[in-house]
Amino acid sequence: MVNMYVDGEWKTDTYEFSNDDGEFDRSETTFRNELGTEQFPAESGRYHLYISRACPWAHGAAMVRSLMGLEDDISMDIVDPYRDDRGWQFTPQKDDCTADSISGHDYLGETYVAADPNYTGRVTVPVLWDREAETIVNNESIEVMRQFATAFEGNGTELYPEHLREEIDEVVDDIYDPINNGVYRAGFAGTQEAYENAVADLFDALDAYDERLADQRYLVGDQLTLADLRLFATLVRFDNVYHTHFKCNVRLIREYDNLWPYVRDIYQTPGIEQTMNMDHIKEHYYTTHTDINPTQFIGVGPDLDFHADHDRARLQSE
Ligand SMILES: N[C@@H](CCC(=O)N[C@@H](CS)C(=O)NCC(=O)O)C(=O)O
Repeated sequence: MVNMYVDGEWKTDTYEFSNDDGEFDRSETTFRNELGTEQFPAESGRYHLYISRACPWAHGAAMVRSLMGLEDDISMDIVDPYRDDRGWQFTPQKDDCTADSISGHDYLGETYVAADPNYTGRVTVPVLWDREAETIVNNESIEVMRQFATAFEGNGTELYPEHLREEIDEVVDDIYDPINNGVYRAGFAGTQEAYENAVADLFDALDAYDERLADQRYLVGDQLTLADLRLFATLVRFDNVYHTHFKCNVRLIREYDNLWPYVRDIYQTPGIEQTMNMDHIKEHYYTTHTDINPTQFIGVGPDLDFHADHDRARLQSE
């Protein structure tokens, strides 16, 4: 069962995660407006981002905000990593969690029905809120990432440069199904076959990307881009969570010759580490998905050294 709104009413008994073939189905997000338009001009101080530090999709938006130095332009709140059957919640008493500084809500769901009283859909992060229009601009992570990267100038960091856009989009698309969503397809599969198919796709793609990163520092061009942030968000959670909790256990990322130094390289990029909270990541997955981890015990290991030397600058020509 999943929890979601139907016509503005919160339901806790809606439908299963998987379709008739036992495959995990991720529903489409519904708020798909664009920043930098007449309706939603890119004004400093106008927009607000809601994230969970646990969520890889929201992490992408938080990383773009941080790398571009947009903290003063776009404010941000952080939900409790544990999601109960009322959905994402604000618990400012908990470490690295905040209150809802916009509306003082207890649950993020209230923000969705404030934007649309008849809202039907899940309450997901990230959410980009417009203070002026009092509505949700967008809740689809890749769009929020692209819009931050293009609508705001920030400190000048270019994460989605025009000449690389096509290739970045291709890689983002290519990694979505087998890797970013692939770990969820494995973890929430409803049949053994669907699980095994997801794991096969996942490790085929990881092997291919490990090879691609053998002689280039980043995925596209010679610079860090949105494509790297998408891949990183999944890889950095992998050994601590997906390997065990989602049974993606053919290999660990730290066993890959190139993916593991690549993760450390991005982790050590100025602006990234402050977006990380491994305690939130572990607490969220192991305690929230009680259908796949009924004891809610949080896996202890492994203790990864994200600060170890990565020796990847040699792969960059600039
Ligand atoms: N397609 C969305 C997916 C976001 C998403 O599913 N976020 C998860 C957390 S990792 C969530 O909020 N799930 C709550 C739910 O589905 O009830 C995006 O990329 O922004």
